[in-house]
Parts: sequence; C-alpha cells; structure tokens
Amino acid sequence: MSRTLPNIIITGTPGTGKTSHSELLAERTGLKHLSINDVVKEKECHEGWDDEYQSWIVDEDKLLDAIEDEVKQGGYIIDWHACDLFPKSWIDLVVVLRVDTATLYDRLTERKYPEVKLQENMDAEIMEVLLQEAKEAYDEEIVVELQSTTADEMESNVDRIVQWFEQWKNNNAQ
Ligand SMILES: Nc1ncnc2c1ncn2[C@@H]1O[C@H](COP(=O)(O)OP(=O)(O)OP(=O)(O)O)[C@@H](O)[C@H]1O
Repeated sequence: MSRTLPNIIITGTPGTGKTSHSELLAERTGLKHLSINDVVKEKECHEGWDDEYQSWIVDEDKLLDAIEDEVKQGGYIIDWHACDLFPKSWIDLVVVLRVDTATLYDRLTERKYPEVKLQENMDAEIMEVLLQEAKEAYDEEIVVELQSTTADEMESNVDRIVQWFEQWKNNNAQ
C-alpha cells in the first residue's frame, strides 16, 4: 500500500530531545506525534513495571498490533528510544538524535533517574547503541544522525526534517 504521507522515527537515548523535536515537527508538518511511551501505558502493551529501572516492560508484539492499522496509513512521527522493532516497510526516515555526554548527564540527573538507569543510558550514548541499531535495521540512506545539544541545533534539525518532508511529498504526489 502506498502512503500519501511519510512515517518518520525520531529515536535516540532518553534525554536526547525526541519529544521536543517531535512536538515541533508535528506543529510544522501536521504529521501526528505518536509517543510510544504513551501508547504502551494507555493500551497496556506491557508485562508489568520494572522497579529497578522505573519503566514498563514492553510487550513488543502487542505494541505493534496496537499501532499497525494507523501507522501503515502514513503520517506519523514515531517517538521512542528503540527503533528496530518497527517493520522496514512502515518507515520512510529514521532520525537518530545525539548529544554530548556532559549535557546528557545533566539532563538525566535533572530527571532524577535511578543510578542504574542513568549509567546505562550514558553508556548507550557513548557506545552509539541507537545509531548502530538504526543502521542495522534500516537502509543506511534513510538513517540520519543529528546533534541535539543546543537549541540552535534543534531548530536547524527541525528545518532540515521539514525540508525532507516537503521533498517526500513532491516525490510521492499522485
Ligand atoms: N537540542 C536541545 N537543546 C536544548 N535543550 C534540549 C535539546 N533537546 C532536548 N532538550 C531538553 O532536554 C530535556 C529532554 O528532552 P526530551 O524530553 O525532548 O528528550 P527525550 O529524548 O524525548 O526523552 P525521553 O526518551 O525520556 O522521552 C528537555 O528538558 C528538553 O527541553
């Protein structure tokens, strides 16, 4: 089925700016912001709460079933800290946000993350885990790495994605 609007994944380590970017992008493009955290909670796509990590244990099959019909139609910004579970055929662009480690440390400390979760996320950012995951799961030409340390960077990232969106619509006009 061909889509008239694209689907974009905005991914990255927690605290890199996925929600902020997704909200701005939704305003500018009219695409719908799909916060996977909210879907997991609202549609109960989980197997319970992990106390140590202070997060839901996600049931990926249930999650995919919950969003499949909507997402396949196109027009979504998928905001989550993982990306390789979404089928390749659903996705047109994968944006991986990156941030310098000192800034990430400050952002996560401000959120009062448990120590184990803070450390794991810092390691994930340093080891480029999300970038590798995206490159392995999708064609490299649709994976874009963008820096998200400053407000100027966020603004230029959003401009760049809006430009991509306009181009996609021109290329896919029926
Ligand atoms: N490029 C940026 N410049 C300045 N501040 C930023 C930038 N990106 C994010 N922030 C700030 O960092 C904090 C975390 O951002 P945000 O909630 O968007 O991250 P996230 O990746 O969605 O996190 P989570 O995965 O936990 O939902 C917010 O206070 C946000 O304002």
